[in-house]
Amino acid sequence: MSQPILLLNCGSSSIKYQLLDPAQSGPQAVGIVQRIGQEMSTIDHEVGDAEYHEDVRFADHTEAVGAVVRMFAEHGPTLENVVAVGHRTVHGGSTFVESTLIDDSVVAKLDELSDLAPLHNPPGIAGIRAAKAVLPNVPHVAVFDTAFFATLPAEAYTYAIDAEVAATHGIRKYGFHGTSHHYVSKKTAEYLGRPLGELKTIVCHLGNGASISAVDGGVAVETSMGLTPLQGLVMGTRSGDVDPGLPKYLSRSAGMSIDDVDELLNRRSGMGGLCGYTDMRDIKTQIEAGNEQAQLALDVYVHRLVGYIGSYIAILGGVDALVFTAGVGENAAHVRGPVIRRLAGLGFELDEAANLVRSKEAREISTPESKVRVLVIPTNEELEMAQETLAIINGLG
Ligand SMILES: Nc1ncnc2c1ncn2[C@@H]1O[C@H](COP(=O)(O)OP(=O)(O)O)[C@@H](O)[C@H]1O
Ligand SMILES: CC(=O)OP(=O)(O)O
Ligand SMILES: [Mg+2]
Repeated sequence: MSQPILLLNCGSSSIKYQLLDPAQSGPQAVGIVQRIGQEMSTIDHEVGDAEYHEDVRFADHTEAVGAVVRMFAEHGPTLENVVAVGHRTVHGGSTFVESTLIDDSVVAKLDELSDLAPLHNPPGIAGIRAAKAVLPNVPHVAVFDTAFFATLPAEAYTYAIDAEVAATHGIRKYGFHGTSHHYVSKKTAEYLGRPLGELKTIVCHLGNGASISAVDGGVAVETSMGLTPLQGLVMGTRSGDVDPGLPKYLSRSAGMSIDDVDELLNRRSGMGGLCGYTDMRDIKTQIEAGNEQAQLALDVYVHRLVGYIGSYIAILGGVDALVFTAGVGENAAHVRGPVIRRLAGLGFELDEAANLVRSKEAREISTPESKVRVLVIPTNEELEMAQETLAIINGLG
């Protein structure tokens, strides 16, 4: 009998979801709610070849989960047989280093961690509460973005600040998107037909949020996101790395409060701050129309990414595969292209035609002569979450 698991991936403004049985190939349903909290939201629900779309406003994640449940009721499949619900949970802090059965005390601890992931933990908690209300009699499991990075070596996760302050307040690099980095690094080994244990891989997870990881023999050794998901690469609305002196300078010169600075760096920076567009599709259109600010924004994005890749090659002592994943990484040839071309001095060679191919399959975009294999591997956080969820419920006895 089928044992479907419902997976909820609550992002800052979206919910991705799947109904799947890890023992069967392919999900029974997939869907996405987008633009939650904005003037108009959308929901897309797919069951086999049938696709259902609605434009409805969802004020918050609680309403959005309600709509997901309604889509299942109206278009199927039934949620009656669901054996568990897996929730993507962004910040586990030092409290949660592996997937965990959710009870009230877990929700309370996640709430305490909300300051560290203000765009992510509150929607995640709203998703958990709404899903528990609808499916109260099955186990709910939290799968953490931070878990894969619990293995970072101390020299990578330690910030060079007063050690006592750091210890008292749990200040260290945690890393995020770990479910994706973990899944994609395993898929890379499968794709190359080589043992994971002997591969050095750099994974670029480029979505609305973006992060890069260095994975040595399947173990994460470095990543670009830090104490919060603000550090590192240039993102849709987030700045990534800036001079740590910036908050004080803005406070003195612009009279900004600490909350103003936080809002600036998390929501009004990145590609949106640089050129007014956060979506790489729009940025491409703007560049083609001659928008110089959009071109500069892309140049900054690429420059930062190239710098991280070079750094991670040094940290790993070489690299076998560079892998692109998530919305931008899987789809934006105009981002991958300039990145790989700039790495020519390190022996990377782009197959220009392969880079332009659009596909949902794992593929190679480097030439046979390239010293490093460059791959595009679609992520599947929900499948990885389902396996984690299954492991926890099997352990419940
Ligand atoms: N066809 C495409 N071409 C270029 N960029 C794309 C395309 N499709 C999606 N994207 C990019 O992917 C981003 C979303 O990626 P995704 O991994 O879904 O992010 P998140 O999970 O953070 O919401 C969008 O902001 C958009 O910039
Ligand atoms: C952690 C994070 O940045 O997630 P997302 O890319 O979904 O915003
Ligand atoms: Mg994502």
